[in-house]
Amino acid sequence: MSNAIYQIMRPQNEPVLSFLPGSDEKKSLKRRIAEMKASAIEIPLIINGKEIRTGRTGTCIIPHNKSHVLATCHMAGPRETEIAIRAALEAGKKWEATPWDHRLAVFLRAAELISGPWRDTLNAATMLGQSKTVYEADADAACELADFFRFNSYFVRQIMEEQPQSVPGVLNRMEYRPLEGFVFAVTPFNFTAIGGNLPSSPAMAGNTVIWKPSSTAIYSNYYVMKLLTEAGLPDGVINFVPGAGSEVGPVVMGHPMLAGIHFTGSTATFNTMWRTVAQNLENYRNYPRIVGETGGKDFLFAHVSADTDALIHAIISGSFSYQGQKCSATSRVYIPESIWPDVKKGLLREMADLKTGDVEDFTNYMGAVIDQAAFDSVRSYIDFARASPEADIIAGGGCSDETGFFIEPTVIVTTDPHFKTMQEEIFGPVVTVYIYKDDACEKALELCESTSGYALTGAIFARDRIAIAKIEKRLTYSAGNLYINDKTTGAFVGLQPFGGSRASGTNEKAGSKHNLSRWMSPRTIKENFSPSKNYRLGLMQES
Ligand SMILES: NC(=O)c1ccc[n+]([C@@H]2O[C@H](COP(=O)([O-])OP(=O)(O)OC[C@H]3O[C@@H](n4cnc5c(N)ncnc54)[C@H](O)[C@@H]3O)[C@@H](O)[C@H]2O)c1
Ligand SMILES: N[C@@H](CCC=O)C(=O)O
Repeated sequence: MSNAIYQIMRPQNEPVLSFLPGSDEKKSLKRRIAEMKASAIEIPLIINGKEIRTGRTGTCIIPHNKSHVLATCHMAGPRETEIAIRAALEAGKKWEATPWDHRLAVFLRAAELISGPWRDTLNAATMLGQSKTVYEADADAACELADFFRFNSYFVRQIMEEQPQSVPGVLNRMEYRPLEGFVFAVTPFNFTAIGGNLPSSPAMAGNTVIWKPSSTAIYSNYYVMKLLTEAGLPDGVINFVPGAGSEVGPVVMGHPMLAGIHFTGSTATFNTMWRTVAQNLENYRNYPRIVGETGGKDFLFAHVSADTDALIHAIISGSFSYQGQKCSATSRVYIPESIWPDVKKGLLREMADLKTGDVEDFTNYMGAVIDQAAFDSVRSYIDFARASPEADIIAGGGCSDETGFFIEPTVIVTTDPHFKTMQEEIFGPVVTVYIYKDDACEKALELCESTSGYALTGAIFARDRIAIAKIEKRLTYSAGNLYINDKTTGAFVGLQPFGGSRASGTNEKAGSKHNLSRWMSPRTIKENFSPSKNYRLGLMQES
């Protein structure tokens, strides 16, 4: 067996395909969508590589065509969760002993399968099950997921290389052990790539995982699980355990061998989980590592020197792509009075062309929101604004859940900088604008900095360099990802490491070394080649 020091080259980001009319990729994807729609599937739990059917089932539907059932999915209860934990702990023994290059090879192969034969399946599943347009689906389920697998492999290799200094007569080494126990990966509905990343990054570091996907993303997430199996992931390394958080969560978080939580989702859910861990603290063998990326109330701050055309584009794409269901979605906008008339005119002009509907029509810019609960929640914010004397809905506002959960892209203008829709995460295609007096930029910055408890993404639009520098400084703690003259969404793995602080999470930056290092428990080993035989050596001599 060779003991060479293996390299993994820094990867390139997977390019998004164009899906132009008549292109091969468009024809092939359309065929796969038709096939997948034609036959509903049954989704089991996958524990230790075995399919388990509990008989307690839910359904996966198409959000933009809600009567269409894509799948029946089996749901785990406490019993299956316990079985999954045992399987993860047992599989951990072999996985930990597997050389890191072989572990990473599984995920590097998975990335190749995504770029190739699995691309259509993951894209079709994401379009149908999560109502993503083709561009959003390919950027997520194909490109970002492949990027996570490739970049994380590269980062694990980089970490392995970080070794302490040795001195003459002493060899110092750092061994990167996985955590002692298992990791709980809890994933959100809105990104297939996040579904794949949260269980796989701890697994790359040698951990075994219980993966609880979101109930509204089980369809695409199941295919990610199947992909990993095809890529050669050994049984029990990642255990696919769909189920209600209230059924699965307490069993997992009550287990003494819980070693870490890798979470992405709402702030409220994360807080509940953190509290549960705190209550169980005395029971754990180790302090569980808790990594959570949560909600956002992402801002766009325009200076009077902003390029208004770029600003209009950024508001539309930041607020409405994927129906505003991105943690990074632009949700509150601060605009100086003198440029607002131009911005308003441009917004209304461009939004007149935005089409919402079935994502199988590639000319639609938006699909439906994820489910009835999301629809009801977003509509309640629009109704609140409609009834308020402090707000004016200048575009959109229409909602229909007749065939699917459709909400028009909506722009609210408010006179109250603390208006409810300026403060709370809505997670739908709704953006609120507050117009400030040109000579009150300082005051507006203070509002931007302090209005929301979140600090995930933000954008500054300005051409005046002095102003850019000043605003960037003033908003130091307002966003973990800050954009200058760009939209608040669409971070690339390896290029703009992603995550926020305050109520937006623990900011370990998904798809970065910082995140990977959380799934490792380093052991420092010092070996002395000529151990001392005289303990008195260190004593001072009496004069
Ligand atoms: N910061 C980021 O990187 C990022 C990325 C994507 C989404 N998000 C956030 O995620 C949210 C949207 O996703 P969502 O609606 O799926 O979030 P959610 O909080 O409703 O659900 C997230 C996951 O937690 C599970 N869950 C719920 N209660 C649980 C419990 N008690 N124990 C264990 N698991 C439990 C859910 O079943 C789901 O799998 C938004 O707030 C968004 O901002 C953040
Ligand atoms: N990383 C994504 C957002 C993920 C949250 O939903 C972006 O940068 O838009």
